[in-house]
Amino acid sequence: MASPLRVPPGAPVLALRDVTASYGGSEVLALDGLTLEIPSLGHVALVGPSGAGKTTVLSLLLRFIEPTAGRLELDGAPFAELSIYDVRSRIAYVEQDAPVVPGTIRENVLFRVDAGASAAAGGIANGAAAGGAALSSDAESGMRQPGAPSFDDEAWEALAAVLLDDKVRSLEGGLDAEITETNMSGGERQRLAVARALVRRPDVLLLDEATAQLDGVTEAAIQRAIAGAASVGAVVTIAHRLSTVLDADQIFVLEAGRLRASGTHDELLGRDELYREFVAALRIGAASSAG
Ligand SMILES: Nc1ncnc2c1ncn2[C@@H]1O[C@H](COP(=O)(O)OP(=O)(O)OP(=O)(O)O)[C@@H](O)[C@H]1O
Repeated sequence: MASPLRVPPGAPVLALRDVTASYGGSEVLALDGLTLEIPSLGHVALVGPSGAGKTTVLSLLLRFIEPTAGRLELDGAPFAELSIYDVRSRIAYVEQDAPVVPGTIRENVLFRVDAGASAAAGGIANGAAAGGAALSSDAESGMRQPGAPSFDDEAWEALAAVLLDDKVRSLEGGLDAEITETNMSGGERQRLAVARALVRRPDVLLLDEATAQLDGVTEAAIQRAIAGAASVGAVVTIAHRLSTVLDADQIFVLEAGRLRASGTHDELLGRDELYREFVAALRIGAASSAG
């Protein structure tokens, strides 16, 4: 198995180079010659109208689908030279409808999707990605260095990062509490999914932000988690919230499968009409949900 090349700081951890993609042999291109680089540190937000290709970018990065032309790279190495495991072991993915796995809090935080099983299930396209039934346990398979924190310590740390530790302590059994229909709200389930991603300490965190209205604590917790992960690695969000867009170090505006514009919020406000319209719509959404 090829191991990813190590590259100098500042080089992109992931890159799409002139990538074209379509689904099921369709002539309609989901991506049409897209080139973009994900820096190894910081927060990149993907924005653009419905159908612009944002989800397709994540599907390609996770190798749920393969490009029809062009190439993807991890640390400068073409995906074609890497195994699916090489790529996915570096990435954690939080999908939009945060799934929970039947079982305990501990299982939900420490278990992760088996990469091969997820690929076989078809990934994002059929909703089987991070919530798929085939799970493996870091706690069962991992080897710990002497003196390293225990798996439970890591679970508590990740729960604290998403402001769920007090909630879990309040449940009978704590980490051993079974998740039921009634003891976790939608926002708490979303935070649990983020905790599951954080506990892996991924080099790259991909997060498809929920479009549904989130409670204030959940929004703040996810914002904090993104900032924390972006300070030690790469974070790529499909941003649906103004706060997420404003926090991004770099924003890529996609339109019809192409890169329309990129830059910081201020730069794009100054030079891209579609971006201005997008931000205006988010502001209206934020104002109406606050009122
Ligand atoms: N599973 C699929 N089968 C067929 N076509 C698809 C599939 N998924 C996406 N597409 C098409 O690919 C193009 C890009 O879709 P994609 O989901 O990447 O856009 P998006 O920017 O994420 O949109 P949204 O904001 O609505 O999620 C669209 O034309 C879409 O119809």
